[in-house]
Amino acid sequence: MSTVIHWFRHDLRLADNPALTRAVRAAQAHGHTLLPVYIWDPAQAQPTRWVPRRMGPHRMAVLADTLTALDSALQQRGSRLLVLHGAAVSLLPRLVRAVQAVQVSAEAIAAPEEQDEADALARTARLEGWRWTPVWQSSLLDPPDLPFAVERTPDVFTAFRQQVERADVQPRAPLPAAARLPALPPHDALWEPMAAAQGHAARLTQDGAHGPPLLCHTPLKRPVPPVLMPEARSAFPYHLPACAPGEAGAQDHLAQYMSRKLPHSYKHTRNGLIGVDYSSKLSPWLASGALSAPQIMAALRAFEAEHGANDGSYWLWFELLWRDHFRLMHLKHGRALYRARGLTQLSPPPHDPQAFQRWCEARTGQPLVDAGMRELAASGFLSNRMRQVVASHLVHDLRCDWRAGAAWFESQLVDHDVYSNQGNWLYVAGRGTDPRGGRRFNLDKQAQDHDPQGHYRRLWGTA
Ligand SMILES: Cc1cc2nc3c(=O)[nH]c(=O)nc-3n(C[C@H](O)[C@H](O)[C@H](O)COP(=O)(O)OP(=O)(O)OC[C@H]3O[C@@H](n4cnc5c(N)ncnc54)[C@H](O)[C@@H]3O)c2cc1C
Repeated sequence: MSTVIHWFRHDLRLADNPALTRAVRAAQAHGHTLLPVYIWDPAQAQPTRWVPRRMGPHRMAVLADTLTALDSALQQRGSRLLVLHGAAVSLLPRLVRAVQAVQVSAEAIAAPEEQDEADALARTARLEGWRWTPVWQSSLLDPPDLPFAVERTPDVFTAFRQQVERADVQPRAPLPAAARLPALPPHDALWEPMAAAQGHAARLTQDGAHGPPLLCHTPLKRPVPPVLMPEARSAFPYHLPACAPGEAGAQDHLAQYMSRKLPHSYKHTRNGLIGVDYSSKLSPWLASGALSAPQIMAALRAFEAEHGANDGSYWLWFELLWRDHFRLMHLKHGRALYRARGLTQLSPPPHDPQAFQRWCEARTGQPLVDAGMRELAASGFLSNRMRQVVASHLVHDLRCDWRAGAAWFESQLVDHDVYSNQGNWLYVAGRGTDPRGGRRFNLDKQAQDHDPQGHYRRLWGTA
């Protein structure tokens, strides 16, 4: 008997997961076992050129909880999640050999590091004779359905949106989760070779609760207080059941957002700064992949059919198109988006390490900016408006490298998404595709427009 492996990346869900569905069908068609795997790369906990730790404590906590939720969902369908620690490019081929896998499926990710991993795995697969099947699945719209080839995607968002809307492109219908998953490979086939190969025997523990063979993992440990005191002021309190990470939490949140008819007021509240309801707060689940964009649109269309469409419900679609546009820009421009100059011919950005440090530590002396940076550090979340304000201040007022800001957001944001983060930073810095060439926000005007009574600054103790 052979095995099909599904490598979970940023697609930590069972429903509407085309790559997983493909793996399940392949296993079922040939009577193979199915091994669901997540690989935690310890490099995520290491310093980079810009930040002391690539994945900060809030992201770690949400990831750990999401993996635990995924494992529970797999158990309900007769499977488990194997969590391994190491580099995917070396671990996956070892795993393939250990369980004699014939195929590895995974989500395709069009960012340089993830693409490098995929390319290395594709080469190994060719050499060793197994199938590597990446599937593009993180966008709302499927690229083949667009009225242009991906490499001809309009660089300007408005042109992109207009062409999509003129052609009436709609998302595919979400796929259901399989009721039952193929069995895991025999325990013996996996246990000994992996423990030996990885040198992490202690991390693979047997759990007999649901009958053998069961495999699991030490899921990532949540960082402990005092780093992570629950933050009551948070606009995304992921420590509360209402914002529980994982697929079930995502569905609950989406259902309550629709049943409270919040899409109708979205356009008027989306620039708010305080509270859970000013915007949809769907991004953390989208980022982990606990929720897919087609699932959101299916819920939104059902909502509109029942309660009527208005400019608020339209605007949610509009924002999800922004998310798609940044994905398509990655498919079109690739690594050029990661150059210091981005897509422009501008000279490299200036950088002031001390100013960057003060910005990270909420010590710029600007009450609005410092309030935002405190919120980010305390909660791992920040409204879109405040992201724009603090990003503009870093790049245009403090004259720091936009890549440093993007790296800080990457380490902090519980909804970090490589495409949206990179795309928005390039946009603010004027090094992407924005025809206006950069967005500089006037802090006094922003405070007047969005925090006229100073509630937000007082909430975070800077006024
Ligand atoms: C400098 C900067 C960095 C950012 N980094 C990220 C990031 O790492 N991950 C991330 O998901 N978003 C990022 N954004 C975009 C945006 O701020 C968040 O998507 C939004 O605040 C998430 O909250 P929400 O789900 O309540 O959004 P809502 O306002 O309810 O919007 C609904 C959904 O539309 C999408 N969306 C909304 N605005 C944008 C946008 N400007 N760009 C792309 N997609 C958008 C998101 O998927 C969001 O969940 C960034 C914005 C800026 C200015």
